[in-house]
Amino acid sequence: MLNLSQNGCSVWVASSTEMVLTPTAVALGKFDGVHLGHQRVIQPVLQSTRSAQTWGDALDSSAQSANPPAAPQERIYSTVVTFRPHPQEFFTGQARTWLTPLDEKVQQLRSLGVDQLVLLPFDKELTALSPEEFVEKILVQQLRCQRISVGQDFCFGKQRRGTAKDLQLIAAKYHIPVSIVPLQTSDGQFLEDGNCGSFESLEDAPISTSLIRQALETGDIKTANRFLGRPYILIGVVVEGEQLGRTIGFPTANLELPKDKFVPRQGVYAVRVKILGESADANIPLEILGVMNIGNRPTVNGTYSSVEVYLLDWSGDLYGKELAVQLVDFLRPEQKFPSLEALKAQIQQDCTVARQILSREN
Ligand SMILES: Cc1cc2nc3c(=O)[nH]c(=O)nc-3n(C[C@H](O)[C@H](O)[C@H](O)COP(=O)(O)O)c2cc1C
Ligand SMILES: Nc1ncnc2c1ncn2[C@@H]1O[C@H](COP(=O)(O)OP(=O)(O)O)[C@@H](O)[C@H]1O
Repeated sequence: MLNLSQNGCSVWVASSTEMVLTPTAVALGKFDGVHLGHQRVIQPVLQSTRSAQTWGDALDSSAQSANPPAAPQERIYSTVVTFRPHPQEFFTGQARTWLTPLDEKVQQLRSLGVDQLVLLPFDKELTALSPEEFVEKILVQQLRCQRISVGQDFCFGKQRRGTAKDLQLIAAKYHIPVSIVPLQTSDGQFLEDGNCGSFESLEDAPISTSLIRQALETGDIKTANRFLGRPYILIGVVVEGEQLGRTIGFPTANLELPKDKFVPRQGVYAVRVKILGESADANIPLEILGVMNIGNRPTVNGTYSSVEVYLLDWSGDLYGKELAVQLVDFLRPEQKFPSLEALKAQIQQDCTVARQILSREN
């Protein structure tokens, strides 16, 4: 899978090291969510057009020249290096969901200006590499790495033995400078000592993928969005449902999400919706306000969980279209109503509350 445009405005996705564009400036990590903390780790590698020689002041002149620097005019590709499958999936054998499945991650990286995403196959061979071998074989020989950036809690190599500091020491032997980016809280404080332990409040905790997942599991959308630095999004194609919605005056676009997408708490949400691929059409607003339900629809004895959106003040055909739904706030849990009339009255009420919230958030 790849999608690099010649003008550099897309992202090259390399699923093996043979496909990698080199030389590289590498941000290393799992980067699920591409949250504010991840963005800080990626930042130092974004000056991809600068040659390694302009980073000379960061290099240790006594180091061995085993990794020749890029030629002065050679382009250096800003590269995010991550692992597939997710290391946890590899060790547990359990399929895992992602805040940002691959396509969404590529979109997020593109919006940051990253040139390339490398998916290192996380397998027996990779997990057997010592920290020193990982640096030499993968970063130096295969990626021709000129610069590295990692978060303070980064661990690598066999049994996760290598720390960020170890990486710095090993990489110095090859003249590769390593930025170690301190963990960051959502209000922009840095945790210099790498303390990942217990915190009195979410404000004091470092931003992490697992905290964002926890927030989404409890319907705390505000916290999730603050940590992400943008709204959490569900992107899916509109498929047919039971065709009941239209009979109660609330037709709902049923979304088919990527199988590995992390789905937040069941219930009703205030959302903003984009119909993808249609922004050039002057008749279609860029952003439509809406209400979304995630759940089994107990009132109509639903047997599977669905994600469905009602667009406020809108009508038209959405089947087959791709929607991006931004979560703004959680309104209430899903309930079993005694009748369709009662459900209809409640959805009406949900629309009123959503309008109030969404107009405040403007
Ligand atoms: C804003 C909103 C809130 C909803 N809340 C509930 C609910 O609390 N309980 C429930 O059983 N179904 C709820 N639903 C789902 C409806 O049951 C569903 O939209 C209806 O059955 C139509 O389904 P269809 O799209 O398959 O035709 C809600 C739908 C929307 C749009
Ligand atoms: N305001 C709206 N919000 C969502 N979908 C709408 C709206 N107006 C029309 N539609 C269309 O109606 C369809 C949903 O109607 P519905 O009766 O709920 O059928 P289904 O069960 O197939 O989703 C949507 O997929 C879309 O094509």
